[in-house]
Amino acid sequence: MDWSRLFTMQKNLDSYIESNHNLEGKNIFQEKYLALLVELGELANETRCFKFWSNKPRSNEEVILEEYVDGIHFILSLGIEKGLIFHSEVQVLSSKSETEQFNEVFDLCVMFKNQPSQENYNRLFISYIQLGKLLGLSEEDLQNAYLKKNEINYERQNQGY
Ligand SMILES: O=c1ccn([C@H]2C[C@H](O)[C@@H](COP(=O)(O)OP(=O)(O)OP(=O)(O)O)O2)c(=O)[nH]1
Repeated sequence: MDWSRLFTMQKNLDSYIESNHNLEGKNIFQEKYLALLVELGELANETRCFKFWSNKPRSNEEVILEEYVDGIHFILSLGIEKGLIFHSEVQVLSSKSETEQFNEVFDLCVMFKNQPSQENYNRLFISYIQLGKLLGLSEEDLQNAYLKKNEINYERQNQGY
């Protein structure tokens, strides 16, 4: 997986959004952090993995993938804010349940916010990829869905979203 290509695309998109909203030079780490937590919550909601009280089925894979790539955008963007990058590594499959994996990602978000080191960034990134795998998303799915949403994000900016 060529994450460096996605980092470059994210950097360009972030700059475009910032200039469109007159945010150049402003520190928007806190906003992006909260945005990531919200996206994670939205993703968890679509999987319904924690809804032990309900029998309603989860959303289809396309919806889950769309929510998942919004999270990828903000994880890339938070790394860029801190001058960090993630390089592909051999991934270990998680033995956790989906719910446990979501909770691990939330924990690692908090750790990264409080101590934005390269090590904590790698741990967050790997945990999020593991979550994707648990949800049945391949790295190819992720890359293609990212490219699609990246383009939509430009279109939305151009439409005064
Ligand atoms: O600096 C930024 C700000 C936003 N985004 C992207 C990430 C994500 O892909 C999208 C925001 O999520 P979404 O499309 O769900 O936006 P929303 O405003 O929450 O959507 P809705 O109006 O449907 O609730 O914008 C970035 O990449 N960089």
